[in-house]
Amino acid sequence: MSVLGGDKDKELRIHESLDELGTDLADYIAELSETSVKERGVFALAISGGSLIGLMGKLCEAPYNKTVDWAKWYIFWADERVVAKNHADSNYKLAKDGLFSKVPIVHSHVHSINDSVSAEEAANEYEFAIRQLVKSRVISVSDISDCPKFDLILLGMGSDGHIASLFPNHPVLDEKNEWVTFITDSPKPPPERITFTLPVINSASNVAVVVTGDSKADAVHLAIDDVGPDCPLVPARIVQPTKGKLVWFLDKPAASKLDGFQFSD
Ligand SMILES: O=C1O[C@H](COP(=O)(O)O)[C@@H](O)[C@H](O)[C@H]1O
Repeated sequence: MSVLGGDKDKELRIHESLDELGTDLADYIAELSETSVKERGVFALAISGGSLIGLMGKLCEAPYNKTVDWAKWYIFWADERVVAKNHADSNYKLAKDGLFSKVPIVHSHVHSINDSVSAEEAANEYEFAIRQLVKSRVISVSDISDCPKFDLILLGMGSDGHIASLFPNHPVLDEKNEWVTFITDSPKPPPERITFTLPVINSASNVAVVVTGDSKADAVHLAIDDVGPDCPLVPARIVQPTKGKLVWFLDKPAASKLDGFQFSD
């Protein structure tokens, strides 16, 4: 693994292979879980869907399946498609089948959306549920805004630079008041989704963006490099935790268009 352009608040971890990335990602999540459980007694984790879930797969294997304090985990979705929980497009189903059915997470700690109401209602209900858990301190609160402070938010990124369900040029990128909002016009199907807003993402203690494959290399370049105002502003570029730490997990194909990145064979 090489670490490129690291600074106090942002780190780029570029991996030789998906296997190496998977191990590093599992180590990273397990370490943050341990720290959080030590400090707060719980670990409040928000995840996304897509390729991220497969890349987290090592968490279900030794040693993590035995060493992680699963009973202290509380799971949320940074974005969800408004479809039935057993639908192939459901981010909940993806994570349940790929991860959470394989480790002893407490069922009542898994906070999925209500899939039997409209996208707007689902977003409102999800925000209300998060507010209750902020009140009971399962989720911390930011000390500079009223936003929830998740211990970790894990994001993937699309080849258009979208993160969660925040797509390029969409008006919800400017949402400042809501914690969770909704869209009904996602350019990537399915159209109806709920999503954390940028203030919530940027209030987390830790945010990791996990991106692999050469189809995302242009978006990685636009999100990370000093590209200037004439280039399109991709949503992933606006992921800048105010007080938290940001880590990008990349494989070499995804990192291949970063300025200054040289393959070191
Ligand atoms: O639609 C979505 O896409 C992104 C990226 O997915 P990937 O399969 O290209 O990694 C994902 O992070 C998001 O949660 C999901 O709803």
